[in-house]
Order: sequence, then C-alpha cells, then structure tokens
Amino acid sequence: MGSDSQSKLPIIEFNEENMTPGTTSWLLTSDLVRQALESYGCFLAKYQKISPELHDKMFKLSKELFHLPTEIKVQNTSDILGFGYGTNFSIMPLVEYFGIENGATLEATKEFTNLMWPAGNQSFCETAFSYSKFLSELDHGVMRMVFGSYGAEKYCDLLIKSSFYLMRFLKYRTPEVDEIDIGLHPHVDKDFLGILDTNQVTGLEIQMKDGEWIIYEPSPSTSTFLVIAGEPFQAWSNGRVYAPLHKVVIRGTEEKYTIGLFSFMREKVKVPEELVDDENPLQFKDFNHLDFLEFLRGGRYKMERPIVAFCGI
Ligand SMILES: O=C(O)CCC(=O)C(=O)O
Ligand SMILES: [Fe+2]
Repeated sequence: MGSDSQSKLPIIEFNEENMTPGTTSWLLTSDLVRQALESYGCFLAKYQKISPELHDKMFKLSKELFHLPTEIKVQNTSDILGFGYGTNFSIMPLVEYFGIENGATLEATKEFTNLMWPAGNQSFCETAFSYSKFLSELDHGVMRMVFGSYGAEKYCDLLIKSSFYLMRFLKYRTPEVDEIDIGLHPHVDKDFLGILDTNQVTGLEIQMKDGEWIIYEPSPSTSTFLVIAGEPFQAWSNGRVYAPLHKVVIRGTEEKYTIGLFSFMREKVKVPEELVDDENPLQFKDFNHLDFLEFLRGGRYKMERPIVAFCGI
C-alpha cells in the first residue's frame, strides 16, 4: 500500500473558459495537462458539466443493470476483445462488467438499453447518453490540449473524428473468506485515453514512475474524474506520455462500482514529426489501434508492454 492519490496526483479544473482553444487559460491548462500525463500518466479532473445529480442517477441505474438476470446480461457481446459482458474470471473472480461499443452515441446507447430491457428503460438510455456525451467532450478537450501543447494540433481533428468509445460499467463484489481480493490484475490500458468515475469505495491503485503504488481515493465531490492514458497514447507521443500500470484490490466490505469511458482510434496512429528529433528518435511505427486490439488476443494482453511488441522500433 502506498500514499493516497489526493496528495500525489495533480487536480485540474475544466470549465467553459479554459476549454476554449486559444484562450490564455486554455494554453496554461494545456501545459498542466501535458505535464501531468508525462509525469503521472493520469490526473484528477474537476468537471462540473456532470452534476452530482447526474452522477448519482447514473450510478443508481448502473446498479439496476447489474441486477438483471444472467441470461439477459450475457447478450451484451462484441467482436472486440473485452468490449462485451464479462464475469466469473478464474484469476479475478470479483469483477463483472458490461460494455457499450460506440458509447456516447445515441444509437448504440439505445441498442444496449433495448437489449438489456426489452420493455424499454428510457431513464437509463437518456442518462447514459448525456453522461457519456459530457465525458466525451472532456476526453476531446484533454486530447486537444495535449496535442496543442506539443505543437501538434494539426493532427488532432482527424484522430478525434475517427475516435469511438467503449462505455464500461464495472462492479466489484467483496471477496468471500479465503478468496483473493484482486478486482483487476495490474494492467496498462489499451485505449488511447480513459476517464473513470467511481462510487465512494476505494480499490483502484496506480503505480507511479518511481515504482510506488498509490491508492486512488474517490473524491467526496462527485464531479471529479480520473483521466488516465493508455499505451496507444504513449506510443503516439513517442514515449513522452506515461501509461501507468494500475490494478483494483477490494480490501473493504463494500461493493465498488466504476463507470469508464475509453477512446479508440479508427484512423492510423502516427507519431507526429514534431515529436521526433536527434535526441528523441522514433520509438514506434505507425499503427492501427484496432489491429493492436486483435494482436492482444491469445493471452498477449498479459504481456507487460504489448504496444512495444506490436509496433515498437
Ligand atoms: O474500476 C476501476 O477503478 C478501474 C477500471 C480499469 O482499470 C479498466 O477498466 O481498465
Ligand atoms: Fe484499466
């Protein structure tokens, strides 16, 4: 166990003003965001667009989702590894999750809702859609800031246009006597950028660059999110952005719920020439993000740094 996240990780506020590209506060925030991702691979984002009411409603509806019968839940499938429903993993028995592929679109949210609630659940559909839409705006805002801060803003629109999301709902039950307390094994995310929201239960632990593990303490303010970089973002930045190893360990007696929005790119991911010079030679070849996800099949997702094996130079 290490120290807690509130004292270690940068906290960055996002508002109308500093999310407007070109303003002085946007430029200042852009540098803070880039530095945070380079130093920690993650930071806490204060983002009021998701109100406490919306947060509470989304988590209440998420609990209802996990209460559905198993025969309904297993219908949430996807061709992409890890995008559908998952549960009862022998090496991490506590976690159960759903995924909405193309989350942040109304069509996919409707389709998922109708699959889970054939008689309809308008409240879930509307809430999940507005929640994921607001989070996707934060995701775009963060990307624009990082690209801008590297002087690589001209590559941002194409990638953002090609991006899509996995909206993931996770639940971790508490371990029974003699059961392991691992919720998620240590892993580095395979998305470009992820945004995580949680109920007030600790469990997520993140490894810092110096090897120390810190415990993510959910903020009492429900408008605080954890923004965390995945390996593809690290590759795009030619190794500048850090993609931290993290895990979930359930030590208490309360169930943990998480909601995450993770971005993926359809457009080829290419290190900008602005990030390559004599001191920083090219570390990663151009790659297709979805091919990377295919590459992870057959147990390769357990590798320590699969992106290096996939497209490292
Ligand atoms: O539940 C959490 O806090 C972490 C989730 C996570 O790391 C993931 O879905 O990749
Ligand atoms: Fe993760």
